[in-house]
Amino acid sequence: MILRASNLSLRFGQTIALDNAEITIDTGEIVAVMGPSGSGKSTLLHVLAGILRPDQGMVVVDNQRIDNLPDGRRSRLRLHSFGFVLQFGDLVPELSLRQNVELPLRLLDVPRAEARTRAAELLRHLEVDELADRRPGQVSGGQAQRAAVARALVHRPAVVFADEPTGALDSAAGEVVLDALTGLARKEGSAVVMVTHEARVAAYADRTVFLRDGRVTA
Ligand SMILES: Nc1ncnc2c1ncn2[C@@H]1O[C@H](COP(=O)(O)OP(=O)(O)OP(=O)(O)O)[C@@H](O)[C@H]1O
Repeated sequence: MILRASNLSLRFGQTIALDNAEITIDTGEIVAVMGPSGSGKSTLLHVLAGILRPDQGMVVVDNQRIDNLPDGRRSRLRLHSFGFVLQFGDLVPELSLRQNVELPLRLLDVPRAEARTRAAELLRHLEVDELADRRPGQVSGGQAQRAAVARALVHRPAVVFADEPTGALDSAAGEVVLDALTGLARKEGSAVVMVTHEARVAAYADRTVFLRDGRVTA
């Protein structure tokens, strides 16, 4: 088991976003999180990823409790152990696709030549190597999202968190991105926690959990 969260509760003012939510993720497992709008999906993802602190409950990643770590150590753990794919626009617009994919490795102090080789390998695997010197604004949404997948997995994170990773794409481009995300995660042994409201996206997962009013119902 790579991640275990129990008794998670979080309020925003009067709104109960999470209400005793629980989830466990096995090493390398791909899990879809579904539920109605406002059910707490994004909030759960942010708490599991150590971006938001829960009011109650705990999050354990790789046998280490992360919800009560000081901010600096949580940031470091996020950089080292997690990757992120958001709906769109989370690549750095001023950097080329190649530089975006190298970025996590450079932040982790991987030597430049090694970072370059590893980034090139993933860009080639995801068939965007010919676009590697373009900036995100100079490629299609689907191509940018494939580079985002490469960036999320380049440092072989324990868990990749994806929030509506195909929400901004048409269905054909979305399928290419989902094949890329789930295929590469399986190859690298990373777990994936993927928020979606589309059953078609959840079909790529090993398992689906449903949220309702901030509780995991199945
Ligand atoms: N920063 C915030 N401040 C106040 N309320 C918030 C905040 N973030 C989320 N909420 C509220 O918490 C609840 C859960 O929101 P969340 O974004 O997790 O739902 P969701 O299931 O991801 O929704 P959607 O499918 O529409 O993206 C909602 O009622 C939302 O309005």
